[in-house]
Amino acid sequence: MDNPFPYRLYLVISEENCAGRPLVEVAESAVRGGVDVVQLREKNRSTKEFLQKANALKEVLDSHQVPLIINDNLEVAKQVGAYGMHVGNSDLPPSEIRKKWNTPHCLGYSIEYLEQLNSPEAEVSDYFGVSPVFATPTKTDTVTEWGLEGIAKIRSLTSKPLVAIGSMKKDNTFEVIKAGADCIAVVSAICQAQDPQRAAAELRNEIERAI
Ligand SMILES: Cc1ncc(COP(=O)(O)OP(=O)(O)O)c(N)n1
Ligand SMILES: Cc1ncsc1CCOP(=O)(O)O
Ligand SMILES: [Mg+2]
Repeated sequence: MDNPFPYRLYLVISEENCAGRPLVEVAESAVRGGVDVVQLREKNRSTKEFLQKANALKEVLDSHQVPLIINDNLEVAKQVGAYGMHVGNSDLPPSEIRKKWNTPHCLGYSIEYLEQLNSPEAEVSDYFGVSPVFATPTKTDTVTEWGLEGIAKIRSLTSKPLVAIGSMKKDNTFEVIKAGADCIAVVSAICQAQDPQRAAAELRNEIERAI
């Protein structure tokens, strides 16, 4: 796979974060605003429910040629024919996913400790989630709040694409990209916005201004 992660604005979405609106509508608005990759992250659903949502989301994303990444669940990723998966330290390791999912797929891996960068799991991953850059109520079971210094440190240790996640918003996007991130991943800044298309467009403008 040639450069499997050339993306800049990454929506991480679940129904429960969409303020009562249908997930697929929020995702499509966000794509119209400039999101170029989407991760479906359903933490409290059965595989069957997760798969139903993934199928509905994939249909819409396909019509915009936007790739779908599945959080944590290899079965769902395989069955929906996802572009890739994102996993962290408590999940099926990337090396196991590579063995169980044959054709090349894009794999993202969360970095919570610097030591992970030298691991076999990092070696087989296509991009790293710098997780979290700033503390966030959306995910509280985190280890290191990396901050701008953390992004710069990780940037100095790897050439793989870095995805900044955790309280990313319009006001901090410029400095986070300047610190060394390649891509911004957001939940609340788009899913909770009154106008997800506009919120995505504003984030995208900040990214373009910084690169
Ligand atoms: C782009 C991106 N980066 C980091 C994460 C966090 O993944 P993980 O550590 O596995 O935590 P959960 O999302 O599974 O709660 C992510 N999902 N996406
Ligand atoms: C899934 C995830 N992984 C690290 S922080 C986070 C949540 C980011 O949510 P928000 O953009 O609302 O801060
Ligand atoms: Mg996970």
